[in-house]
Amino acid sequence: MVILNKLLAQIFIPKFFSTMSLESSKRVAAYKAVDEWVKPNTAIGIGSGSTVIYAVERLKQRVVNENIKVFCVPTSFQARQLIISNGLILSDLEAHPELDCAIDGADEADANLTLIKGGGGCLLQEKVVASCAQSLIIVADYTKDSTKLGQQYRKGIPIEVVPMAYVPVKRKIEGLFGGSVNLRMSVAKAGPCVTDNGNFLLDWQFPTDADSDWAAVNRDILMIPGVVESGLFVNMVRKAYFGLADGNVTERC
Ligand SMILES: O=C(CO)[C@H](O)[C@H](O)COP(=O)(O)O
Repeated sequence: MVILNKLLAQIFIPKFFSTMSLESSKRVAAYKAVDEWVKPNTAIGIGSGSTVIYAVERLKQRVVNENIKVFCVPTSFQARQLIISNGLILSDLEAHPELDCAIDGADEADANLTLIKGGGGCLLQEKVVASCAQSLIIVADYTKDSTKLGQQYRKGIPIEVVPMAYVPVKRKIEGLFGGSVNLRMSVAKAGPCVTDNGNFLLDWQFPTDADSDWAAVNRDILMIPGVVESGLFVNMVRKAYFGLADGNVTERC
């Protein structure tokens, strides 16, 4: 019994602390970004994912403590719910087509701050909102900070497609660039994952030896009929904050 307890402790205690430090690294990055970039009486984009939850937490604290007004434009159903449940002002691109900044997460960033986004399936609205922002600010934990894409994030580059085109798009991407393309399946429902926009998602596992010109790859992918948007964000980021396990934050621009 004692041996079993020790064994269980050896397995679960390190896992518990690494999960805690990952969460706290997300929080420090998000808090710093919100403190440095959100100005009173502006409209901002609210990204999607688990790190953005901490950004919204900090935003709410600032709105209450400083009694400021910030109009929040969501990038997904999740972001919309976050804004509403935190009592923030919900807006949209009709009312606010120009945003001061957008604060969003990322699945991976390379040395040039080219991003893979869309791990949570929200890339289309994220890219539209980011394109309307003067500054796209990325908040992430240290596991997203890479030199090359694919170094740490192994699920591939998400690509949103019109449902009827998913097979031809898959074949064209594999033919043009190599690697393999998979239709993303739902976890809690039988069948494919359907985006907030009613589309399907492909995940392209690109050849890792490729020294890629991601701007060109992104342009070529977007030219394929049926592709709605890609999860490659090239030359869009103003600044990225990567939280570290020790509570510090690495900043890159
Ligand atoms: O692109 C995204 C959702 O489509 C997210 O920003 C990305 O997946 C990062 O999420 P997290 O903060 O949970 O790591």
